[in-house]
Amino acid sequence: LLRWNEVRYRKKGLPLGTMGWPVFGETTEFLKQGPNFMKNQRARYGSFFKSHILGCPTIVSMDPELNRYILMNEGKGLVPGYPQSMLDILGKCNIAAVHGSTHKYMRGALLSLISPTMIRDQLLPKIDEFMRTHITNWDEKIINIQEKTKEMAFLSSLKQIAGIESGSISQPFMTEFFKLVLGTLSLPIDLPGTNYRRGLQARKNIIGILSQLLEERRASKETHLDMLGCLMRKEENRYKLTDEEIMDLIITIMYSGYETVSTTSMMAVKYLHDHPKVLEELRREHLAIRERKKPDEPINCSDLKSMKFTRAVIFETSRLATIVNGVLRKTTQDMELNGHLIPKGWRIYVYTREINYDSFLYPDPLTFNPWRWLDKSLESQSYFLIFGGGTRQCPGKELGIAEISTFLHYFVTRYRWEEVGGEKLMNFPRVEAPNGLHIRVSTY
Ligand code: HEM
Repeated sequence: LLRWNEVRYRKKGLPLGTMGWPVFGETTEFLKQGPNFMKNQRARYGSFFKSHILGCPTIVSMDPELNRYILMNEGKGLVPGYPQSMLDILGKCNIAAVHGSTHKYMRGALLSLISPTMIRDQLLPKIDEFMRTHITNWDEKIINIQEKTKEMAFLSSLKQIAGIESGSISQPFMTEFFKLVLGTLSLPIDLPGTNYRRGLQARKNIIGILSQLLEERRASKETHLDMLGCLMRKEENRYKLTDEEIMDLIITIMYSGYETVSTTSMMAVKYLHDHPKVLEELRREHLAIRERKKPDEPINCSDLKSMKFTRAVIFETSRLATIVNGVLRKTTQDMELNGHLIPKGWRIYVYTREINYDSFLYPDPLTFNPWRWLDKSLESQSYFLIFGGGTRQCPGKELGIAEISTFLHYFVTRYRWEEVGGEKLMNFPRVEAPNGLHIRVSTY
């Protein structure tokens, strides 16, 4: 019985590896040992091995060349393979659930909302206004920076999407959104009291809020300069999405930019605290921008462009903390990959974590050294997968960087801070501070 998984998934041509226990596979080892589990398996079986994790037979690929190949070849049957709970809760038109021409269309609609022109004319002014107010009155207080960056990521995107300021509907919306996020990361067991059930309910409530917003806007006939406004102006927008598609796209935008932006911001605060020389250099960059401006003048695109060191801090934070461990794909047909036969329906974990600590690409890889990114070629080298690659490369990269940079701008020019200390920080499977990350803030 204990060998059940080995027998069930035995097939000629599969890569080496172990399939673990019946039902659970190697999920416990994977979650408990984290990156070490992956490294041990790689030492035994090479950079392309089989396993059974999170309920699915899975191929783990840690080979940089192969990872690129997988990401570039969705058309050959290597489509996104995110868990069922995520697909159920994010909706059937969400970007990870659609392939081929539908994906192209939905992605096009999204790109039209976050193009460089949109960032310059509509989004950056909203982000700037939001950040200014979000981080006021923090001085002489102890704040939980994890909580604050989470609220920031959500509320800032809500403002860009629907012009909604903090207050009134944003609070209940945020509560529902946090339940939705938890649900997407749970086992799809639809029983009362489970995170999955709560997530599904949260989705229903969010769809309720969004439908009402659509209805109100149609009734009022007012023009709104925000993402929802663009999607609703069908005469001008070449992407004519149905209401269902609009709502799933909105949920996609909120969801994709939430944990990535909030965690990167939190970890940047942590690393800057631990590396005073880096903070000094970063502050210099931002104070120079402030000097060129009137006190209340917002950040514009040319300021953003001039934030070279800030960009480097953001990349170095994403690399060292490994905010994204990898991406998931699944096979839509039996296929040959790297000389092996992979059956239809298997999951492929494109595990990119280890490349972040490759001492050839990043000398002295465990050191927080943003200066390494000032050489632009590092950002464009082909194994740079912090924002994914191929047809699904992150469309929100520049928007995310704009949000984090604006946050850092106001944070380092207004405040100094020290950690309260002694708090646990987990780095796997997600980067998080289970009890929060508290800092004592004072005026700079
Ligand atoms: C520091 C911030 C961010 C990081 C590190 C990041 C990372 C990633 C990665 C690794 C992927 C690839 C997923 C895959 O291949 O399956 C991705 C895709 C995506 N990201 Fe981001 N992201 C960030 C910010 C954002 C923001 C702000 C948005 C908001 C618009 C966004 C929207 C998306 C979307 C919609 C996709 C799916 C694209 C597709 O399937 O075609 N991301 N992101």
